[in-house]
Amino acid sequence: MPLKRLSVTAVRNLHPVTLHPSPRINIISGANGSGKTSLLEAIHILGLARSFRSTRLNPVIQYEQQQCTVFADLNLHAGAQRSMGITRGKEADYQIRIDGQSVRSTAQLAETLPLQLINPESFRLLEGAPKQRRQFLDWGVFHVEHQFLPSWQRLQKSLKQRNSLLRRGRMERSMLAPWETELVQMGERIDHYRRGYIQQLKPEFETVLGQLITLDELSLSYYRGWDKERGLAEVLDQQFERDCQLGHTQSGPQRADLRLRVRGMNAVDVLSRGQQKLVVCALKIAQGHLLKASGRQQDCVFLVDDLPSELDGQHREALCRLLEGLNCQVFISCVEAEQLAGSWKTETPVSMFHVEHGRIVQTG
Ligand SMILES: Nc1ncnc2c1ncn2[C@@H]1O[C@H](COP(=O)(O)OP(=O)(O)OP(=O)(O)O)[C@@H](O)[C@H]1O
Repeated sequence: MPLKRLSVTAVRNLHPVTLHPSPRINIISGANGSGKTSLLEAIHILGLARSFRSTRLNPVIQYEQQQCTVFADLNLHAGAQRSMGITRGKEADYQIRIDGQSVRSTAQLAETLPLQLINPESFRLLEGAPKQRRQFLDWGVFHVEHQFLPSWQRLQKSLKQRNSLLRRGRMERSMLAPWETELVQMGERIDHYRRGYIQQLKPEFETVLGQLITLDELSLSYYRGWDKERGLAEVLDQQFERDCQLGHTQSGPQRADLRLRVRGMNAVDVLSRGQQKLVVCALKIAQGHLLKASGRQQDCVFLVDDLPSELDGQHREALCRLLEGLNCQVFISCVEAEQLAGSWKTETPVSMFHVEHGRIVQTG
């Protein structure tokens, strides 16, 4: 679902701008510190109400300004259109509008504009904590399975209640029962959704990765967060005493993970940084393909910050071919436009933008 028109006001150093991006490939070039990443950040804020650079949004709001705004018109499949916008103030206040209506939930932004970010920090997907890989996995499940979000919210609530009772110390086991029933029901359901998604993701990932790099020994597997031989109710029962001592629930879908291994070893301990980057790109591109195949009205928009870094010419070309093959809208930043200019088929619509001291100009 491409952005047809994008307006950005008071985001970092960017001058107020309205762009008409290509529905396919958009190259954003400019010197260091010119504002390329800020443009990608603005799109990220539109889709998720948060930045990918800082946990707080205040640093994103332009100095001397009280709020920033990002607004876009979107083209859906079959000629339908949508509009969405977010204004975020310094007091952490925000207003979100979708199709002219005020909206309270940021999940609706995410649903309207599915985004995939590939940037130098994406490495953390392999080397970071399981939470990041769970978020990656749940991004996919959220976008293809409508019931995922309410189930996940119910799971979080029951988990929070169980943990807070566990922290209280001595109690009747029966006090936990209602929350455990809910936790087990939602936990098994979420595991079911995640497993179904992984079954689709695995072959897609292998196909995409094969087009980027040969890593025969790489395997992707899913750990659901508790023993695969036993039901969650049984595991909670058996771990009750220990959970009481720790004051939290040790096992469950909140412990799920994706495991990437090479010859049985952690991929992050074996692969080079460039190889890790390609693996992460393959995972994200595979998710883009699955979203497309799911028949949802929205396709994914890809934000690729600093694509050329750490990739040699051959792998850069291969990655560009895959991004092009997605048939999605892609925004790619790079210092020199020439680094990516020749990477596209002549029939692919490519728009070039150049950023200089926060001013964005379309150059082709
Ligand atoms: N709140 C703010 N208000 C105004 N300017 C800001 C604000 N926050 C950061 N800046 C400036 O905005 C610019 C943001 O640059 P950005 O990170 O988008 O650059 P870039 O083109 O991606 O650079 P690089 O190639 O080095 O990654 C920097 O010059 C930074 O100093």
